Amino acid sequence: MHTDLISGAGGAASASSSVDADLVVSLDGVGVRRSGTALLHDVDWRVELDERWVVLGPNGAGKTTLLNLAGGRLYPTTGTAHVLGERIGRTDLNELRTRIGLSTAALAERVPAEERVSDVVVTAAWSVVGRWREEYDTGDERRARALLEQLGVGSLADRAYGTLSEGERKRVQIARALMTDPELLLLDEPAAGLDLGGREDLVARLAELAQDPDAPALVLVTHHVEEIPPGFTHALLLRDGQVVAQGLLDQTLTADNLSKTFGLPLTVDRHGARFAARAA
Ligand SMILES: Nc1ncnc2c1ncn2[C@@H]1O[C@H](COP(=O)(O)OP(=O)(O)OP(=O)(O)O)[C@@H](O)[C@H]1O
Repeated sequence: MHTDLISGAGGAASASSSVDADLVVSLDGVGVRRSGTALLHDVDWRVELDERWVVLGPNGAGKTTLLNLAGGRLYPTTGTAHVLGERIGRTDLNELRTRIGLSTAALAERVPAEERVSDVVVTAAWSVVGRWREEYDTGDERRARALLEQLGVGSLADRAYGTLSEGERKRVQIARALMTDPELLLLDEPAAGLDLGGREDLVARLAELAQDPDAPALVLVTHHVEEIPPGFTHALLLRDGQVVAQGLLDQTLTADNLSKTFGLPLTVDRHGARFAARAA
């Protein structure tokens, strides 16, 4: 979770490439190295507009690194990365980030405890955390409150963020990630720390989002197949920074692939549109 992130000011002037407009993320032979270690190695990955991806893998597999790359927060060390048609390293990342909704633990930790919940959401329009001197119009305020309602936490809009439970915070973070009406929504372990009811509620809300044809392309990182919402279409399995398998969810989420990914014999069961895994 502690990869050095790049600031938005870097990069040359915006230069759109000739990449297919339907390709939201396009990675070719991407590697990320830090302190002599490969966090990601030779990753090829394509995400299209109407796809909903789940990224699975054990602790330290490189999932957050992959999400930070797709979120324009990180440069590849090797290979090429295009996000929303822009090449990372050759575009204004501040501009690109306004088109991407990103929810990670690292971003959540930067929210001041005293921040009003509706401000946590509305400040996404400015890619900042912590309301400062910015002026927001009433349209922004209305949208922030509507998103909080949609996520089931509308009644908390005027509370201080620091007073919320973990489950409530997760929903606020997703509302924030949706604030700019992004073309790509990246969620890093949104169900971590939730109780069973909270998890099931979140899975149902993400399933709704996944089935909405107007929703952005979705990428959800998780450790648990039980957290995959119905409506998700594709899976990418990572281990030690390398792709073990990727493709259509049904074809990729096999006992064999999952066992290789987590390094122990596993069985996978399907119950309707949900999955469950356990040691074989
Ligand atoms: N700046 C850095 N320097 C060296 N190693 C790093 C750096 N940032 C991350 N790593 C390492 O890279 C590996 C991948 O980290 P990453 O956070 O992407 O994994 P992850 O799959 O999201 O893990 P988790 O499920 O535990 O959150 C980890 O072993 C981590 O310790």
